[in-house]
Amino acid sequence: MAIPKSTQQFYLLTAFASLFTIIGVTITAVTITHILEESKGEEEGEEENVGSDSSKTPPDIPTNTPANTPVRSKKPALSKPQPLVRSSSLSSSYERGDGTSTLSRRKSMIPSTFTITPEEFEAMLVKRGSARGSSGDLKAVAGSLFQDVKKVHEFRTTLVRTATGRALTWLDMTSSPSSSPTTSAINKGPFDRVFSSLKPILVQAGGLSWKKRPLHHFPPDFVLKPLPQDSRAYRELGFYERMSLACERYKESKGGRGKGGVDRETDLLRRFSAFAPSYYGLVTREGGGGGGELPKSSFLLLKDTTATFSRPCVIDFKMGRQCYELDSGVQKRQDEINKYPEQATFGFRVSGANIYDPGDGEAGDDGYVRFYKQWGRGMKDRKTLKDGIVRLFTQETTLRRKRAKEGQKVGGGVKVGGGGGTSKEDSEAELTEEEEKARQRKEDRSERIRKHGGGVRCRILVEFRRQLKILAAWLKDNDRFTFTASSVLFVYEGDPECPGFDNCKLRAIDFAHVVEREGGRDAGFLDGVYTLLRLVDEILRKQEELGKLREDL
Ligand SMILES: O=P(O)(O)O[C@@H]1[C@@H](OP(=O)(O)O)[C@H](OP(=O)(O)O)[C@H](O)[C@H](OP(=O)(O)O)[C@H]1OP(=O)(O)O
Ligand SMILES: Nc1ncnc2c1ncn2[C@@H]1O[C@H](COP(=O)(O)OP(=O)(O)O)[C@@H](O)[C@H]1O
Repeated sequence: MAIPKSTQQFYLLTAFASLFTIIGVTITAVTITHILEESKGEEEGEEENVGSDSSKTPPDIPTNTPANTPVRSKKPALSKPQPLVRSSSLSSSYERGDGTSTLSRRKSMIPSTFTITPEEFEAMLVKRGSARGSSGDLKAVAGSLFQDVKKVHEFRTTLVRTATGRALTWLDMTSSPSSSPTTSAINKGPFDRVFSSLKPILVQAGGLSWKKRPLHHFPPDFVLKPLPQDSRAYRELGFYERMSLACERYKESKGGRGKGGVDRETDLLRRFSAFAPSYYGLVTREGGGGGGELPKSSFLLLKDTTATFSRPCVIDFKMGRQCYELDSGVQKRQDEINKYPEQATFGFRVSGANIYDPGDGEAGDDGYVRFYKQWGRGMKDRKTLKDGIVRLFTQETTLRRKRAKEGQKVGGGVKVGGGGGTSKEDSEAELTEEEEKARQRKEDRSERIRKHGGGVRCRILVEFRRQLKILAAWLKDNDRFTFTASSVLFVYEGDPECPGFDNCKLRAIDFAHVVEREGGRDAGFLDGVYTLLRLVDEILRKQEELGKLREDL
């Protein structure tokens, strides 16, 4: 019997994979399914997802913006497995992964486009819509997926070596001597060293019970997002994989101008990927996946959206009029509705935020004021919601309190809130040289806040509005993908001393419930974006009336 051509190709690739593995078997502690090309904006000193990679970036995307997973199985899995369609898109652009990279070599060695089997996800996960089966089916689905995938395991191991090597190099470069990995950690193997030094990301705004399952910082500028062991993991992984594939296809078709161009789905995904954090693959710990399941400790490796900020202020808006899927059970629906019934009206809720505002009495030692999900759910009417958004884009408190403080201490300063201060001369007489320098720095800082948006951060709001409009345009065009409980993550610079004080970024995150349907327009998400746009407009108008908009702009 003749062996089909695709099978021949597959075996050939597998043979190559084995060869790579034999060459450098030093690390086998992890598997990674996909190291996507990394030669995107930020690596080149540009914006993540923006700039150098034209395959991924819509022309109008903003340019000036500048412990492990507890296993849970209660989520129903996707139903029966489908026959796999083997991808033939393994890239030949593998580069050596000996772990000796330096930052200067990063650019040249990073791009390793290895798409494992996006078609598997296409076939099995996404096209199945929101179909669900019993939890036993999860094993079956995962089993069929990973049995096949196991054949390219060696190839993946080689790629893992690249990723791990890079991570280690970065760790070594970024660790201070006191925080260097211990000898025992080193002996445990490189990936353990990486894992043992993982810390929760500094600023996590929202997220699925983030206390239970925090994202981790992965040096130097990545995050590892832990995946639950249920259909949400497959959905999110599948969606990221498909975006990657779409970008590759788009490139292969020479920006859509090649033979036949690209199909609509590819085009939509490729354009959407500009809003998502860059994705580099699935990282798992040793020992998982043997039985064909998604290994217990599995993480998505993503670009850290906050990485280029000094004091990132992060807001997580959970989008859509509903946070349950269409086929959810009665209880789940009710639970989700009860959390925030107003979401059906507004089309979004604030899922969480961390705002750098050290002058606020609520701020923690790190200067951040934390707004938890309960705070977001407390915004019951439009006015409260608008006030809430104003608060999230405000550093007024910093300014006011700072002035009040300085007014008290330094009689010549602006007095807010009164308080009998001593005269400036007296104060100065009491100040040591060091203290005087500190006072001067503080004054400069206040002045900078005043000049550059003390109070409501109007410039940031203007930019937020601009980026939302771009997202709205995509959502209007989208007739395939339905997002449930996805978020718009908005990050802006909170450090008034930072030269990039006006920088901000908008990203779409959390694709655990994305499904594809013909005509699957996502009105709920779009409605939420429109509500946000209207609120931002009103806030800016008000600022203009107060004469503050011009001052900031
Ligand atoms: O698993 P948990 O207990 O963290 O519950 C999740 C909720 O966290 P919370 O209870 O509010 O802390 C979580 O709530 P939030 O979105 O964080 O408000 C979600 O509802 C999540 O469901 P899904 O993945 O969006 O379908 C919820 O997951 P399921 O309960 O649906 O599995
Ligand atoms: N790529 C990223 N870079 C930086 N922070 C991120 C990134 N992705 C998520 N986060 C942070 O983690 C939080 C939760 O992310 P999310 O994907 O919604 O997780 P979950 O699926 O657990 O809800 C976000 O609110 C954000 O603060």
